[in-house]
Amino acid sequence: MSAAPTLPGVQIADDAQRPVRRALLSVYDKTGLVELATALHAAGVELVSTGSTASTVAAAGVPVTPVEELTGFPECLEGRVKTLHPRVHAGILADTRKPDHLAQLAELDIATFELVVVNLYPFAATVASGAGPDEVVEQIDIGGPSMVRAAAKNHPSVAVVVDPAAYGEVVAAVQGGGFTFAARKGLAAQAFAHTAAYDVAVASWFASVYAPDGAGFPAFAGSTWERSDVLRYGENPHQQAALYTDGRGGLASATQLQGKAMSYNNYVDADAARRAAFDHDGPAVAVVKHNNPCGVAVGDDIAAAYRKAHATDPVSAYGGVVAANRVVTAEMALALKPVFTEVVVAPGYEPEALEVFAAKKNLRVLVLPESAPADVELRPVSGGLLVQDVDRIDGVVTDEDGTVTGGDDPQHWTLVTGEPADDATLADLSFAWRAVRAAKSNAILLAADGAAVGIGMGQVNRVDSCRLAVERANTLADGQERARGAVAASDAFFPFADGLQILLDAGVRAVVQPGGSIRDDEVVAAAQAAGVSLYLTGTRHFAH
Ligand SMILES: NC(=O)c1ncn([C@@H]2O[C@H](COP(=O)(O)O)[C@@H](O)[C@H]2O)c1NC=O
Repeated sequence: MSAAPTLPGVQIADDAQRPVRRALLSVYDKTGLVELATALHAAGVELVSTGSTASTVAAAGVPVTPVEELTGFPECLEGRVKTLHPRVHAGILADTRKPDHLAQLAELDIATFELVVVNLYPFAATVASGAGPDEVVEQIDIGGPSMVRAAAKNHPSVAVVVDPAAYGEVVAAVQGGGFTFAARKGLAAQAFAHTAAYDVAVASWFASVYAPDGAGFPAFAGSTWERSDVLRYGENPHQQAALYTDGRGGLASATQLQGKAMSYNNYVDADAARRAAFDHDGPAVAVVKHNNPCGVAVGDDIAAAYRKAHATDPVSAYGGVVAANRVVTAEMALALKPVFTEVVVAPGYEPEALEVFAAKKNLRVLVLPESAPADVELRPVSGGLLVQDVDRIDGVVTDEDGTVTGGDDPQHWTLVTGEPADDATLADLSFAWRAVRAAKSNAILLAADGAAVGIGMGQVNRVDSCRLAVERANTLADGQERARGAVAASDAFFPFADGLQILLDAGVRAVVQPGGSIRDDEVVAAAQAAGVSLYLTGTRHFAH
């Protein structure tokens, strides 16, 4: 191994090592600190440290120079100024390839650092704890990011470490003659990602919580993403793809227990299935193909829900993605076993269910982490991003006076024609209303006994969605006319009576829809003529 060159313009070989003689340690999170300091000292590294980092190291019997001794200046302003001093920063920032930098250091009697280990004040955790603004602001680290950025910039001469999980590798590198240039570049990349994410969290909090401008959406919104997987390919085999996570849980952070690697399309469908299943309070299962439900049902238990969801459209369920909103039982696993299924996602699995799935080696089995539901959803458009509140299924519509005029709960619906539905019919209407929004608009969903029996989705007019829902209900069930006696939900109003008429002609007995068309009178008249109960919700659930 060659030593790092010291002449300007000289390329550094990726495997060039730089021995560590002096290290600066300044960490909020003291995890692994004593072990690290002990090992560095044993390897002959001189240690310099800030306040409580130094006292923790010294208390373990490891020699350490307090940073005040280096700067000749006391830590002050309750720790707001500790390391913000030229004796610290010149020691980090000197490019040791440059003779004039080295000459200046000698003149100023400043020694270099070859290793900087810093982790920052816990800003995000302080926000999450519900602390008040003064406490949150106090937890904005100033000196730490300055050192991290300085060391990362000067990676040709310095290694920077921001993650206690890396201490083992640090010790190994130091004992082995120092970090290679390739390792220092990698550490610098991690360090800049770390400070960037930190600043995004600070800037987002300021824009959305601390100094909002009254527009309802913050002037700045930031998220940072870490690659968690490189996928075999994207939506099609000629597209490359990867998975990134934002650290907030959800499907992207699910744990895969078995099966082939998740594909891009598996993730898209699994997320649609997850949302569809979790829209219901009772045990519910959704089967998704190509981002649309081909089965959705509730049941007394999760196995019953699965059997009913599969029966919605057993043809389309082949190769589907299944989501359950309860722990998957052995009974559900046995019901699913004969069906070719790509993915199962659920909050958990009985051990016996996993034993059943173990025989299906290719089946991907994912456990969803517990995570807070998102408030907003993002959709990229060319050159920008659309941001909206998440469409919740427990909405209430009010007029200007605050009077409730509609919503997702049947108690807020308006019966505009027909007999009030009995409890069982109302439960089916409520189920259909919750289920229909999982299908891409224009969506019509026919339901009976807590299960979808025919779904028409993704059509560019509502009439075709009605036709499709009826056709699927009647052709996929061994000749039974499942549309007859079913209830129907429409994700948005019927603009004309024609679509509704198709449902009425097929024998649907109750319908729920938002209402609000200028031709509502014609729509209501059609339901009235058929003697069908028609409920209006006043709210709509498009999914584009
Ligand atoms: N102000 C400074 O000069 C300064 N220098 C380092 N820190 C931070 O102080 C913490 C370590 O302090 P201590 O060793 O006293 O526990 C680290 O999280 C480090 O990022 C500073 N604190 C905040 O800005």
